[in-house]
Amino acid sequence: MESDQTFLFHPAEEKQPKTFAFDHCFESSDPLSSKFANQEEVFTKVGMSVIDNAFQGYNACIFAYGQTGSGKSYTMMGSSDNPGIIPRLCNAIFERIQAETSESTNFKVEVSYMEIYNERVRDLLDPKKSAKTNLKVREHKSLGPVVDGLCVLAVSSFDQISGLIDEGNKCRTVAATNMNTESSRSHAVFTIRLTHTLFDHEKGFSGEKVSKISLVDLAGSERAGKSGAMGKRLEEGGNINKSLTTLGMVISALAERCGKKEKFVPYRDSVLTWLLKDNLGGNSRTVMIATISPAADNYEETLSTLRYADRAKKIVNHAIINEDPNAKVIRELRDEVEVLKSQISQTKERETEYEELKERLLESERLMEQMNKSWEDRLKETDVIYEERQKDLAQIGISVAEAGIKVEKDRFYLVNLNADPSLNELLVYYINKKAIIGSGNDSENEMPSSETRTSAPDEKVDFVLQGLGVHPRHAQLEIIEDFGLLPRLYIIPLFEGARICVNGSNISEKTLLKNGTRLLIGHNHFFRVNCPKDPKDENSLMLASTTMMEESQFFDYDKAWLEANSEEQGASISQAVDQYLEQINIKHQEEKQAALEKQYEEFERYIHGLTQTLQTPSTPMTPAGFGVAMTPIAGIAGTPSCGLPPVSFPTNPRNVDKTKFFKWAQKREEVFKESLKTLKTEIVSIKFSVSPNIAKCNALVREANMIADEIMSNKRGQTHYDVTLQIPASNLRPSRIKIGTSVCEPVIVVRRNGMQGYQLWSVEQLENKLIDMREMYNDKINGNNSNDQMGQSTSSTVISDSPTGNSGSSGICEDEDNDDGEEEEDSEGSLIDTFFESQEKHSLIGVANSTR
Ligand SMILES: Nc1ncnc2c1ncn2[C@@H]1O[C@H](COP(=O)(O)OP(=O)(O)OP(=O)(O)O)[C@@H](O)[C@H]1O
Repeated sequence: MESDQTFLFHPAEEKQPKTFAFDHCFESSDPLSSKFANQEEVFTKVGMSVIDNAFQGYNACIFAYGQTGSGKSYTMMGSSDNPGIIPRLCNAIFERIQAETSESTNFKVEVSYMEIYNERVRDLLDPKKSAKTNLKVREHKSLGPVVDGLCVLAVSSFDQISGLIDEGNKCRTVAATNMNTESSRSHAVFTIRLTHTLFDHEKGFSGEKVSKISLVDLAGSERAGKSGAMGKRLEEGGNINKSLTTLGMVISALAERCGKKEKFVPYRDSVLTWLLKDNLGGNSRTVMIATISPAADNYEETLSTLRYADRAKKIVNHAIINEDPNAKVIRELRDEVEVLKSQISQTKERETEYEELKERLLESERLMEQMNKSWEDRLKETDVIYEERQKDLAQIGISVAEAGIKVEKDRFYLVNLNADPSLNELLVYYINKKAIIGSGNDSENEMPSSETRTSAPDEKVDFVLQGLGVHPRHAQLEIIEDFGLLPRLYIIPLFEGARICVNGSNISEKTLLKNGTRLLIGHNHFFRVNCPKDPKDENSLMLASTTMMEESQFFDYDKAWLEANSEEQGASISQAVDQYLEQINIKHQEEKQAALEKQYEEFERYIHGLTQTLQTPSTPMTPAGFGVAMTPIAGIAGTPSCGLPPVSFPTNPRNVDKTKFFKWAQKREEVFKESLKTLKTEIVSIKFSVSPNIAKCNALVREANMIADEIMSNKRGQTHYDVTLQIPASNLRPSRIKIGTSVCEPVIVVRRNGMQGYQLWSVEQLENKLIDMREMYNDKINGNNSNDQMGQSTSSTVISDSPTGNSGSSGICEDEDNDDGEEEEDSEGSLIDTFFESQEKHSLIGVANSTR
């Protein structure tokens, strides 16, 4: 990298590097390099010009684009030691306000902070409200695109903003963990509205300049089109990354337009582009930061990011100074309110239209009220919201003090582990003597068993965790002080079967938690335990504690996740293999029986024939030797051992040597069993080489089953998911089983109550379905009416091949009870089943299992 050029070398081929020129190029991967650019340098070169523009009254935007893990959040938000553009920019704004405020000049700052995930907007400054209802984006006549009900808070100092950002990030972490959503798939939009008022005391008038600064940390760019399945999902109307895909299209359209007005720009195709309409090709000075990774295996992603940025460079914006917009907006809002009121009175009969107008009226009234409020009242409102949120966080057990290095290390606490480094170790849960962990959502079915109950059922839940697999009263943490010993922290399960993993192992009894222990509660809440050092015995503990801490630091979220999900992996694989082999065995037994019966029928016919011959002397005798070789019964494909040998029927039927025949069959039987055993050992042994894949598969299946159970419990359309292994049928012939030749891969077997047959899904297919399942589950726990989506099941056809390689037997999935599915309509009006694939869309893979 040079000051304004980036050279991309191919990792393997020796050819000319690709060169890209930009306004600035920063190298920040090697702190020892002379070219190393730190956070401050990036901010000075990028952020300061944005601030200058904002103070002149121009809108501005900085958005970070790049693949997951390339440093977008680090650049935009940074860490507490190394703050990124957002906190630095906020700080610089207040420094400048302080320097420029005078009798004739004053400034007001308002902020909002939202997250866009799966095309839904969540308000990070008032998350309680937005969790219940999806905030709608609406085109307002005078304000442009607005998010209905989004909190826009007045702030008067950097500390206040910093507190809001901190709380917002905590809320983002809580929501992402509760809902098991990946923050790398969401876009975070932080907006600052700076109003600059100038007073002319002599002439007695004032003027305003307003600037909106949007700071955007986009979702990881590679996700949009990486897998085919994802592409398919997008076609199906899925919108996990619709905003990012649309952003690409908007940038391309704007780059092509280059001054020509005709080109259609699809701003309104996604929430993100709609909200950033002004910043993209409109009234704004916009900076794109493309983050890239120097790793050789990221070459393709890096090239694509650089090309994307190169295209974005061509966009021409038209920034203008926004003078006196507030008075105009208030006037227009007032007019709008009047018009809406009169429209409402005329449309009372048409319910939907009426509801929509009412919503618009409420929002316009709210905006007008807000704009008319005094600045002091607005600031008080911010304090109230801030305190309320702190109370909310404290109520669910999260320390409101800052996380990270500032925590009180001499106390017992849990700290969250998150896949996203910017959300990692953000939530601190202090333990005072005793703490109950649970969802707190009491339900009749959730009474603990008497053996596991150690806390009174009405005792308050201290650490409230929501989401899959968390019981109302899940576990209890207790600090026990034995005389003369260090206080020790224990975890005690409060509900039989409640999932608690300590350092990756499921526990069902009281267990000691040491410093650095990894703890998993339910499906998705990962923590690391902190225990204080013994002040009396500093020296002896120093070593142990350091080792433990080193070990625990080594365990980031990914490792903790793998550790927890590997625990059941062996069992799960063995179980899948056992099930699978048992089915082969049953099939084999059935086929063997059928073959035996057929052979005996032949034999009986032969005897009968002989008897007839003896009774009718005129019939010619069988040729001498009586050694009639019957045509052997063809070996039944797939269960080769049941292919019976040709049996020479004896001349004297009374001397039939049954034993010989059975001895032979028995021997084949043993060979078959031995081969299956070998196969199983072999399959189970490969788990070590594919463990992350299998662990992921197990975790996905567990999550899918948990969601299906919770949403569809007691329904006939209940769907069940299993992991099995895909094994080519031909490999199952005993003669072909050789050590090291099996190729196994995990496959998902999907069965639905009341239907025959099953579906086989690839892991990607399940991942895509899970996005919708999570959405449905989250709607349910947030009290949104997902029942509206329940529809009629379509019947679907499933062709299930037998594991033995027989000509595929087909089973029709007959939906016996049409109202059990969880379905919604896709954009074309056909039904999509959240838990099952409809007939047209399911894809069957491989041959791995037989009907149950
Ligand atoms: N310039 C940098 N200097 C030091 N560390 C960095 C830098 N950029 C990124 N990192 C580190 O790399 C890791 C990944 O960065 P970050 O979370 O910012 O990526 P991201 O692009 O935002 O990923 P995602 O799309 O998942 O949100 C973090 O641990 C972060 O601290």
